[in-house]
Amino acid sequence: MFSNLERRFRDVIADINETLIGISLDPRLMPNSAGHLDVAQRSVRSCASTPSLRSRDGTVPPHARTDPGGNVRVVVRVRAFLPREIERDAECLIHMDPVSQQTTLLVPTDNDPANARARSRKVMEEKSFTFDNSFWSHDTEDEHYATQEDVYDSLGEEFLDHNFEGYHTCIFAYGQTGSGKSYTMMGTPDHPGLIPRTCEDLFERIAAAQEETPNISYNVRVSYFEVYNEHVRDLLVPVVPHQAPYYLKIRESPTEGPYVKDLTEVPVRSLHEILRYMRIGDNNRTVASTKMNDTSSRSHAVFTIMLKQIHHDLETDETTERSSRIRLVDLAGSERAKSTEATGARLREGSNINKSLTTLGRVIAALADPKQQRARPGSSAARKDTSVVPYRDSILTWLLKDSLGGNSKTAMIACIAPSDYEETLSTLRYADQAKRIRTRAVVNQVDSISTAERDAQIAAMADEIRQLQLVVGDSRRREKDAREAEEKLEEYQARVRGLQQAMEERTLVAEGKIRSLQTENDALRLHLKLALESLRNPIPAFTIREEEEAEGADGTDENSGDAKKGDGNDVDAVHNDDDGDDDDGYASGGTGPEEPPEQVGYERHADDMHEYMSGLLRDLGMFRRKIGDDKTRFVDELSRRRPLGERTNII
Ligand SMILES: Nc1ncnc2c1ncn2[C@@H]1O[C@H](COP(=O)(O)OP(=O)(O)OP(=O)(O)O)[C@@H](O)[C@H]1O
Repeated sequence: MFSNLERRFRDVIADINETLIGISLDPRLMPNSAGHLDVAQRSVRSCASTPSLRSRDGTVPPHARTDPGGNVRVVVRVRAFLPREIERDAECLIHMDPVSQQTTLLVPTDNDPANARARSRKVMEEKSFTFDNSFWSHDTEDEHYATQEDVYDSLGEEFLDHNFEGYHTCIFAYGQTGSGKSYTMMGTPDHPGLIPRTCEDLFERIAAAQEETPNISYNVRVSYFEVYNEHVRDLLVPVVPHQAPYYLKIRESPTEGPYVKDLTEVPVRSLHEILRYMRIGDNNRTVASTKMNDTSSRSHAVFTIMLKQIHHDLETDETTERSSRIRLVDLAGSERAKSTEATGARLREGSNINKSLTTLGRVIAALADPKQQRARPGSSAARKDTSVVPYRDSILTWLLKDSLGGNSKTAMIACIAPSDYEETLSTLRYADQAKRIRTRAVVNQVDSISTAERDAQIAAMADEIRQLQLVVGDSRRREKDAREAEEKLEEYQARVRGLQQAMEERTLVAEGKIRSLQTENDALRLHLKLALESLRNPIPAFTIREEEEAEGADGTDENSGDAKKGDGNDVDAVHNDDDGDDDDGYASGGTGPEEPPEQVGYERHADDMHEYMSGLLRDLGMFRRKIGDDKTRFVDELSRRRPLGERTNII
């Protein structure tokens, strides 16, 4: 939620920026720049549809054609022989008529190995196709030779006119590998192609328009991406060596159609800047050497220029915004694995390239279908028919959906090699089918607004900014509070864990103590039991006397009877001892001559036992108290550690 707010916040700021640019161009609001405009200047209306400079000069080149309505414009260009073709003495199979713009594919007459496959498979025949333009770039010596400039003048310039009118445009180069697509689109430093020429013309027109009137401002942004192995890669993001490339996702907007999410769009203010970004992208593009082309493009590259024109009309106090998109696509070339002798990564690239080009072919075929043409946008027929156009079957066609069958003026440059019958025929058939596609380009213009409305918009936006700032501030505060509370909670939890651990340790110690006291108690009980046993059944103490008795003395039964009697009262005797009465003579320990020696021995023994037992009882009492105390303390402690509701009053 927080990031959404920030994004909205940034969008509003961007909107305000643009509005402020508009204000700065408003001569009434910026008197320094416009305060001294004369009436003639003030009456100049929008030059957003400024036609190309060349057209105004009246120097329209012979290749230029009138706008063929809503159809995709299709041109063909044949390149010169390459050194390897000259080496094998290849034959040129292309003939172009500069008047009718017809291209004819001738049947090969020689034994050129490049056409061996075609010869073995089918009957070859001459084929002719008519296109909007047929560019003869095979022989520089020929008077009809089409230079890079000629191609731009007859196609690029007109498409740039459409952009200034507010239409989206798309020009894509199609053809087999090594047929001249990159040369036509990008060119070389000495022979710049369609893309650098479009950029140059764009900034020339902007400069001319701004000289003409200060009421108009331009905003130009560019993006450059490639579709490689069915992945989209941003070419304006530097490639990090030894790191997996970062691929972008495709999303679809209800108004703009499919687009690349998070694609870098850089604002550019001059030709120098735009060419710098173009070079950065070119250097990042995936290119490899194959048998058919030393610098073969292994990806489809899409260079996009976004042009926004903001014009303020002094007479009507209205502001007009026109946005257009110029899409320039250099497709990877179709290739036969056998011809390129590709293996490994190159082979995989080749099969992906062929897959997307096959899908492009199916899309073109579906769009060229007359049923498709009859379906009007929004009608049930349209809904039914558009569902069969397989745009989504490849990333390339998905991204070009709008350019191929939507809101765009589109041109296809079919590039052909001069000596490859089969591949050239396939390209020419593609191109022929593409001619039948109709697009529905519309001017992308935002409704005019007056200064008062714009002021109201600014006030509303400022208000929204204030509210968003409050919300953002509030969210930040709440986030901080939540973080602090979380930290406190963690601290408490750590403390509780410590206390629990200490309690467990103490419990263990207390349990050990109880166990040892119980053992001691048991031992004492046993001791006491034994002592009592020995009192009840005393072991005869004097063996000599017994021997004497055995020799004949009588009355021993009496003594032993006394002893037995005493035995029955031993506990009482012990208790009587406790009262400290010494009169019974036992405690005195006296050894008067009147007492018989066995009596004296017995009394002494009883005294010792009495004393011993007293000691035991004292110890026992003391241990009992101690156990009682420990138990009370332990129970109290346990009770204290429990929550109040759970405490018990066990004593
Ligand atoms: N009209 C032309 N005039 C002179 N040379 C050309 C022309 N067209 C192409 N070439 C040369 O042909 C070779 C192959 O051209 P390019 O790289 O443009 O082919 P491609 O169709 O883009 O190939 P791939 O699909 O493999 O990328 C290059 O050396 C290029 O300079």
